Amino acid sequence: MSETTESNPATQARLLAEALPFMQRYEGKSIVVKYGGHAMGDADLGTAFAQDIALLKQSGVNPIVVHGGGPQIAAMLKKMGIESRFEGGLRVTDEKTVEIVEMVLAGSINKDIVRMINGTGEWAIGLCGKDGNMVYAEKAEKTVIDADSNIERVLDLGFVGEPVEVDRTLLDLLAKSEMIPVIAPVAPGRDGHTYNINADTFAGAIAGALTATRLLFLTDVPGVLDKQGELIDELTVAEARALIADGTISGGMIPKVETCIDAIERGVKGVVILNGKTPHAVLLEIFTEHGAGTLIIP
Ligand SMILES: Nc1ncnc2c1ncn2[C@@H]1O[C@H](COP(=O)(O)OP(=O)(O)O)[C@@H](O)[C@H]1O
Ligand SMILES: CC(=O)N[C@@H](CCC(=O)OP(=O)(O)O)C(=O)O
Repeated sequence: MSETTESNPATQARLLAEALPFMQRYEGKSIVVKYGGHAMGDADLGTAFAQDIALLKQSGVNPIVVHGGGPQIAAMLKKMGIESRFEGGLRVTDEKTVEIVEMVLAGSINKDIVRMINGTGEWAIGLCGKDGNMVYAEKAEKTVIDADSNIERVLDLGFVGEPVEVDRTLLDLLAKSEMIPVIAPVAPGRDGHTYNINADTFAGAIAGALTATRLLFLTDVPGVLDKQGELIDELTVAEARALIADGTISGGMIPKVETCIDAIERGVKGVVILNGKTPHAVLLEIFTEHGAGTLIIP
């Protein structure tokens, strides 16, 4: 918001009047916001994100933040001299790597987001899947088709997990309180190991367990783009599947859209992919008529 807007009571009143019906629509509803590592920009962008989450809470919405931190993990692994590689969009995670992943995700990034939200005057609490028995994971079982031989290959990704049990007890308690949960995508297995979970997958599992009204994915593109590079405002599950099949959706957007489809099939009312690099992207999406990214609906 510019200084002129902030200091102009008439503009403020108009903006509030426009936002009011949306505030009423989402009152008491859960909105899961996945804050990707690429969407975390400079301090101003972080402050704008924290203000948006705080405003959701103040409007009677139940916001739940699930964050990533892929680039930040990569930087720390590099500093420690640990090599890192991806297979099928997931970080191959050995014993040393999972230690760093937990330190970066559930440690520094998580607490930084908590600090930013607390800085608005609201109350945030930093968690991971381990807290309150929230999420249990199992070792991820992934296969890929080898492009040259066309033979299916099983990937051993080490301590990469899939969320298999989500217990909403703690989140239900927090929803009734002043606290905004900020969750890192790390979870224990029943086997006693700690697992690294892709943050999109983790957010989808949380949104599914809460049958959230909205699941927002903040990334570094405006949303799903068509073959001409134009933003697609709205997609049904069937249309999204067709775009994956014809190659319009590729790379990191494939697991993201697949998570969207999975979340919708588990009862999430609508999923939005939007650009987290736009200041106040969350408010623009939730509290304006046209939204800001691609809405995926059943
Ligand atoms: N049709 C598409 N529309 C938008 N982005 C796409 C599309 N196909 C592939 N992509 C790629 O997907 C990327 C987003 O996925 P990813 O990098 O995994 O996001 P994040 O790190 O935020 O989770 C975009 O930066 C873009 O390069
Ligand atoms: C298994 C796996 O790949 N885990 C991810 C977890 C973080 C993440 O997903 O962060 P972004 O949302 O910023 O990409 C990783 O290690 O990078």
